[in-house]
Amino acid sequence: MWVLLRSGYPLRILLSLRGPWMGWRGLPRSLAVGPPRRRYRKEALAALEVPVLPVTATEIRQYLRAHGIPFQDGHSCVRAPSPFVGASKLKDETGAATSFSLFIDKTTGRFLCMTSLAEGSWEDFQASVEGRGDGAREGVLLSEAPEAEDSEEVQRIWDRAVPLWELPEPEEAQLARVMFGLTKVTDDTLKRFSVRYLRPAHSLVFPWFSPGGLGLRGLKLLGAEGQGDRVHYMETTIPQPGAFRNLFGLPLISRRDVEVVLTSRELDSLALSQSTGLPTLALPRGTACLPPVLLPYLEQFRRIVLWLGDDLRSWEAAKLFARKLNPKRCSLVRPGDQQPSPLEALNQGLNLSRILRTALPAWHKSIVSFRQLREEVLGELSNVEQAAGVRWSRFPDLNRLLKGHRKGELTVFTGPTGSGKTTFISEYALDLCTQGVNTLWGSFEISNVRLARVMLTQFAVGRLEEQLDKYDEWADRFEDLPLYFMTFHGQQSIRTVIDTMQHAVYVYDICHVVIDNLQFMMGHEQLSTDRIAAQDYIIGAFRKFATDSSCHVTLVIHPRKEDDDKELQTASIFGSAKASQEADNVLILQDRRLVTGPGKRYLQVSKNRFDGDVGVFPLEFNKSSLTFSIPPKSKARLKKIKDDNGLVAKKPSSGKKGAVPQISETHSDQAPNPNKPDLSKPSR
Ligand SMILES: Nc1ncnc2c1ncn2[C@@H]1O[C@H](COP(=O)(O)OP(=O)(O)OP(=O)(O)O)[C@@H](O)[C@H]1O
Repeated sequence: MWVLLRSGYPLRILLSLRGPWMGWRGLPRSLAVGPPRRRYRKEALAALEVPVLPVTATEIRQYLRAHGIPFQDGHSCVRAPSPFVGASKLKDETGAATSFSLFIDKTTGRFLCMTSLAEGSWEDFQASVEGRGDGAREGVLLSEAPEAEDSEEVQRIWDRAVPLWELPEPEEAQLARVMFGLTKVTDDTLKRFSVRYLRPAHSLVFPWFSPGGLGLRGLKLLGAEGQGDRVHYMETTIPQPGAFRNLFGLPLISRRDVEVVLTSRELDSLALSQSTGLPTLALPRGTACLPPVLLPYLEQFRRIVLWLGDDLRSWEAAKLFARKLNPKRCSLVRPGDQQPSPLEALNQGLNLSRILRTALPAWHKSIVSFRQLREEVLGELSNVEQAAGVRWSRFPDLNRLLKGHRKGELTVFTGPTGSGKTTFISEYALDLCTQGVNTLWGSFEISNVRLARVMLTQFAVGRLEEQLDKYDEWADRFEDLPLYFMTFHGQQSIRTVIDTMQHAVYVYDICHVVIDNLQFMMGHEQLSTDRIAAQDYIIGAFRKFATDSSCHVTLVIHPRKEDDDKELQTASIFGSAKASQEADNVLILQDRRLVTGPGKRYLQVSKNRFDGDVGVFPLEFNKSSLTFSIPPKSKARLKKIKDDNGLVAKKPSSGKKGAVPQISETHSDQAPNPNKPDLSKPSR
């Protein structure tokens, strides 16, 4: 998380925090989770857990009725008595009945018993109702306890951490408060939320307690480091983020609370609670995701206000999360000058209750007026850079043309057979994923293991075969990426693929799906007319999915068979014109191996609906790292192409900042002759 340094911060002191005590992942060496260990894992990849058969809310209700199980229809879950609690345990410590403690997710059918913490799939639940669940199976159902080594680590760090006000030197406590922007947060607030400070790591420690409020299950450490005029906050969670999810602030929620404010940072929850007195919870991974496993804990609230931050990304995340929580009960605080993040608002002396009152309802019908849209349009206009999407860190020329990677768009990517499409698209997606874009891969042609090997090599920017001792270190870092793989291989039906994508968007907040390649969904139609109709149908389905789910889809499509010495154009994409019409972006990997020598490729952007800039730039293949990102030495040239009369704007990208594009004639000897951009508009 990057935060602009507010004026007045003691930058020199912050800089001095980078010290030799910082070990792996910013933890002090003595406390680090350890040098990477080799652990046996059954599943090396984050393959998607997809239900055997998708279930709908109606089917869940019908099933419960048919089996005489009473239930209550909730916001995102159906509540029923839990078959996983013995009758004696149906009363909690206050003597109140804990009936209806089973929460069944209306979208996935997965359940969680809040009393026993048993969880499982819809099929597991049915098996248990029908008496098919054997003892061993129920053992599996019990929610996994964190690994013993994680629990010990959690306890060890927690024991070494101290409340801020117990630090022996008041200057140290004051420095910590300044660093984390806590000067206005009282000791009482820190005490209520049980926040501690780990001196050797100069980090705040936020605890996650088990739902009963007693056992300590996990920790988040927040460290700060000054870099230039910014402070870089580093988060470390134990257990690892993918292995455990919890809400910070849960023990302070009373059963009678009907309203809550959700924040993306623990610090924001402290500020909110202190200034408004309202119940508040912080999401474990900020704006990155809202795991459905947390939804049962939010069922009791009739109203949820999402105040996730002060940028467009937080706003987009808030809208997505509201869909999961049921938009009818959600209100969103819109980012703006007078509406920064809660902690910032507290520090600026703003009235947080007043800001909460301006929260906009998340729900509106399918027809909206400009009045409802005007705030969103303003948001986009005042955050032009963010509205352009996430920028690639490895492909600056792609940023200059496409401006960024935006949600809800469809990108079609093509290139000659064997030219390196998969290799390039792997790096293009990896680049975004390392910046927090939750990514789902559908690799139908090459196995997930091979794909992951390519990606890992690109991630490490070098051959790992020759440095196997580094494998665990890279693999650990790679494992932390928000990256998931569909387990399909070979031909698949488009319905199954779209169902899986929808499931992934719900469960993992996927923002980018890569499909390599479309030909694997076309079935076995022999006639070319059937094949073209099938392809059009599939492209329509992906287009609809991208728009409806606000998720970017990158679709690899093979080109038509063309002469080897001819360059591809938009019209070379296999099938009718539907692909290029429906796509927001069309990218072509031009292989001019015969003319320019091996390894050399060009990437052509031949359609860009966002702002129309099209053009072409060279890619240099590095065989050992399998990367296409331009090496710093190369004199890369970006050519912007005007869509009329063949004029181009030439822009050197040799690293000099502020180079101004010049208009010049196209020179056919410098780069492939780009084709005219596709100006056809779809009828969406
Ligand atoms: N520019 C390049 N120069 C030389 N070799 C390359 C280049 N790009 C990729 N390769 C290598 O070529 C092989 C094929 O690459 P890749 O699978 O990415 O191609 P593709 O276009 O996706 O193939 P297909 O058309 O079969 O889907 C890989 O071994 C890859 O490492």
